[in-house]
Amino acid sequence: MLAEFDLIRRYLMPSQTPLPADGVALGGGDDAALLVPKAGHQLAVSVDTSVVDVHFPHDAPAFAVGHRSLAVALSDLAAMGADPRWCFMALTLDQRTFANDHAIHAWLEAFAKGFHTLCQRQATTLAGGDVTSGALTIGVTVMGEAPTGHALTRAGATPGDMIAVTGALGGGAGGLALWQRGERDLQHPLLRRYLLPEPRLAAGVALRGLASAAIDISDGLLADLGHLRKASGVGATLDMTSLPLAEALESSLGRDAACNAALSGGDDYELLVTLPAENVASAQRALGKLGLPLTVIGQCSDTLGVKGIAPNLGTGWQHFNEGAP
Ligand SMILES: Nc1ncnc2c1ncn2[C@@H]1O[C@H](COP(=O)(O)OP(=O)(O)O)[C@@H](O)[C@H]1O
Ligand SMILES: Cc1ncc(C[n+]2csc(CCOP(=O)(O)OP(=O)(O)O)c2C)c(N)n1
Ligand SMILES: [Mg+2]
Repeated sequence: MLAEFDLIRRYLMPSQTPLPADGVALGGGDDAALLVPKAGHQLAVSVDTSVVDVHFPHDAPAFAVGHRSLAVALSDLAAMGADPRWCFMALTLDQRTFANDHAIHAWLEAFAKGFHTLCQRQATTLAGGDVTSGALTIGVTVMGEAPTGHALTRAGATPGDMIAVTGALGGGAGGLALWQRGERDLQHPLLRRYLLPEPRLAAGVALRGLASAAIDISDGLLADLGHLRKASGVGATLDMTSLPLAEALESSLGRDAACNAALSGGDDYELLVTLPAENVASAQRALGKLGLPLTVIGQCSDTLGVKGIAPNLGTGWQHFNEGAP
């Protein structure tokens, strides 16, 4: 068994020295962190929880669990067009599920590596957290900044705006399906999409001033488009033939399952944005510089609802439905 404070010192917060450059006036080790937001900016704050066997499989590699739990939280900052600054991790861990102390240390080391590596890549400082015992759960609070009045929201779309997505869709659900069939090669493009999603932070910032509304795709394209439509008060017409499908998705699952995964599977963590038609080319150029495609998949309308898709298609992931605990 590893004691709470040893675990924190050893794996989670190895350095408790405040770094003024990171905007941390007082970091981990006290009752709360003291943070220094940039003048002229608004804070974007969001929390997401990742639960074993709900969000990731119990036998997922620890590195992926660390990476993923931060990535899905950061994805909400990407959707706001916010620059990430700080995060907080609430880790609940059941040490009795490990064979021995060596297994606990090995798991924590790889978990922390996955988390810290993404922190570093996305200039995010782990400024505090909490450790408790219980079923493996990682709650991650993220805090970012956007210049006052310039954050993207779900509410800015107007009829006539084009609807576009970054990257490719269906890889999250496709990867989960493959994992459930026993695929374990982490180099497989679909497994990577499910277990090691990349939050589209640079894209979100690049789309500030170009996109009229944005949301990240966690529950599924149709479900998240539904949230955006509702917040903006618009309808949508989709062109199913233009959906960018994830690499290897159609060949692994077949056409129908691939389209279902792209429309309703969730776990893609791409950005779904609306933008005036005249901004599409600039947005594609800006994202092209990041190596990320932006594909137009439809248009907003003033007739509420969605046209262009079969009405019987599932609407995406919902907790407390059958299948979920
Ligand atoms: N327990 C809660 N208490 C207060 N607000 C909540 C709670 N759960 C969710 N929300 C709010 O409901 C909205 C939708 O949540 P969610 O579907 O988790 O968003 P996302 O997909 O962006 O993570 C968010 O604005 C979130 O802050
Ligand atoms: C083991 C496992 N089973 C099922 C799923 C599918 N799944 C679980 S939660 C979820 C939706 C996203 O999670 P949620 O907690 O709703 O995130 P949020 O929308 O708040 O970002 C999906 C697609 C999964 N990721 N892993
Ligand atoms: Mg959430």
